[in-house]
Amino acid sequence: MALVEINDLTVNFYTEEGVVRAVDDLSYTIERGEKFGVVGESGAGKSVTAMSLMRLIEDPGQIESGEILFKGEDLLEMSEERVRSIRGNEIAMIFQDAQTALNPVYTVGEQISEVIRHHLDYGEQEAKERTIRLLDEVGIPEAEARYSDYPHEFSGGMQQRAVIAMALSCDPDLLIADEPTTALDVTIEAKILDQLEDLADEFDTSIQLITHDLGVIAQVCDRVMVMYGGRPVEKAPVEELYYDPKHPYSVGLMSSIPRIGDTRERLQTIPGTMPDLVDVPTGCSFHPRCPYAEEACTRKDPVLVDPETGHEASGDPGEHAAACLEYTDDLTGGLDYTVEVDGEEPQITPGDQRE
Ligand SMILES: Nc1ncnc2c1ncn2[C@@H]1O[C@H](COP(=O)(O)OP(=O)(O)OP(=O)(O)O)[C@@H](O)[C@H]1O
Repeated sequence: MALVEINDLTVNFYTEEGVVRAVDDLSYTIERGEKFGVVGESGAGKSVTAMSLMRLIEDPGQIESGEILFKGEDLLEMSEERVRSIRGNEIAMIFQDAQTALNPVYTVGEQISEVIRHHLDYGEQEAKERTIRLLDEVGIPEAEARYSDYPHEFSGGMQQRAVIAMALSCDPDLLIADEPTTALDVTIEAKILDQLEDLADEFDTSIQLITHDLGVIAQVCDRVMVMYGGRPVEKAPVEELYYDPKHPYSVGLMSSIPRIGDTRERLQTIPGTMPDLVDVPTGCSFHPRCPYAEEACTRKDPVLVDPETGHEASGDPGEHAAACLEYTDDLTGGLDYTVEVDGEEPQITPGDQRE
């Protein structure tokens, strides 16, 4: 049994402008111990997906339909009390902004100890010892002395490490990390991601890592789901997506990963913006921005298929699935891009830019 199995999840927000379909008939699984990445630009529905999984969608949002199975039990059917005991205990969450997770009036150590005492029923001394060990493990030097520091005495990177320690303190089965390192500089980001990965392995914790940066996913995750307009457009093992992306949107995201030694002044980004989810384009919702779009793309709604066979696929572990009409033989011109691997870094060149 998968740790998490989401089936046909649809989430709407009822706004003055109309009904925003933030998540549209979404399905995916996360296995035990797996590091699962969710990537897409702002507005793709990544955070709403995560909040649904914690059952934290609030007015004007509503989970319309679907199942969220956690260890086989549907979270959407559980009592509020049961969900509350799962949150923070079996499923923990960390956000981009460490400051919102840390209370400024208590010391960092006290806050983590309190979580441990509350969830694991530890005594005061035991909880303190576990906290110091955790602070040490997430890379906080002189953890014992720093136990009594207040959050403002920590740097941004240290605060985020403390938040990771707090999230892992109860040994959760699943850690949802929403842009956990976006606010940090790149060298600190890389170190913290490394530690997150090591700790997840050590604690045997699954991760759902949400980011707009495929480079971050490539560093940490085993498998990835690319989201666009509230839907998955590609699901694949990370290596396959990185070296052999199949959906034009994934190709666009790949081209906008910052590379060391990149001399371009600005990152190449995908022209255009995410559609207004009140009024999603017909056919493939990416077609207005897709360099390969044809007439069929304005009409036909692509489903996830195995790009090799064109047969419907879920993109569950071991499968590669992409939702593009190219793979159901509906395109005449095809997708024209090449991926070249230079060292470890794949470089993507659209057909019209090749020399
Ligand atoms: N409280 C809300 N009220 C109205 N619409 C909302 C609300 N929360 C989210 N949405 C809408 O849901 C859609 C998906 O948002 P979501 O935050 O999941 O995107 P995201 O991919 O996580 O982007 P970001 O990286 O900016 O967080 C967006 O169109 C957003 O406007």
